[in-house]
Amino acid sequence: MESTSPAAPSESTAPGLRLKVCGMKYAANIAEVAALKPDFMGFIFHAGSARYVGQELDAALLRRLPAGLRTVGVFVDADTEYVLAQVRRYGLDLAQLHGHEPPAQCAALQAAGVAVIKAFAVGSSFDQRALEPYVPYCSYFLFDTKGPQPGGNGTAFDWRLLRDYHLPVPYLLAGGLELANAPELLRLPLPGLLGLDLNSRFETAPARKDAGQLEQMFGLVRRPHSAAVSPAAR
Ligand SMILES: O=C(O)c1ccccc1N[C@@H]1O[C@H](COP(=O)(O)O)[C@@H](O)[C@H]1O
Repeated sequence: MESTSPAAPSESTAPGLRLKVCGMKYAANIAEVAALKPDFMGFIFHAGSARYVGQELDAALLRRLPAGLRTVGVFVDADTEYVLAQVRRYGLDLAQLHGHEPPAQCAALQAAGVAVIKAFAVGSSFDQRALEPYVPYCSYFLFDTKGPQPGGNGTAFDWRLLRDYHLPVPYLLAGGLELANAPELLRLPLPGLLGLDLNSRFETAPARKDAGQLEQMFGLVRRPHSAAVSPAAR
């Protein structure tokens, strides 16, 4: 588990946007993607997802991943006890709450020593005042596209809705991110943007990531000029 105090934008040790690869499951694929050195790797603990880890996730492998790679359990309206049990079993660094979890659940997890990423579904508008009660209890926010599934819909929202973001919690951007829309995204000044969450658009099948495509995306995001994308965040 990592520190649960809200992450200050200045905590970054490397320039550029952080990268999270989500929806991992299979050992060989985990090793292949870990070799690309993402900042976060996510695992879906929601039984309704095509990426649900089920019984196949290797807890010993997760514990052997490099210390700089932070593991994230993704939950949808799960009980706090269930989240804590998975954090302990797999040695997860953070819990991503991707449903309608209230601030009190984020507070309970934080009090138990678990750093929280609270995800919010964005539709055609964005009201950041609704997020204020979560601020004290979350290390990061995550903005994903509203869709039929709680996550992993593979569709992007209008990122310009985040242009006036001013809360003190840095956020990960998610939802249909892919090689084709990355150049447009990287040109936008988005205050508070910590990094990008890559998922279904980088798959050959559910929970099987295409390391070649991810490598291209990492190259785009991590090349020197992209460090200027959102100076306020980092
Ligand atoms: O990926 C899933 O199946 C999933 C299921 C339930 C909750 C969250 C899930 N994934 C998260 O969805 C976003 C966006 O993914 P995509 O790029 O649109 O496929 C991402 O944050 C994943 O962590």
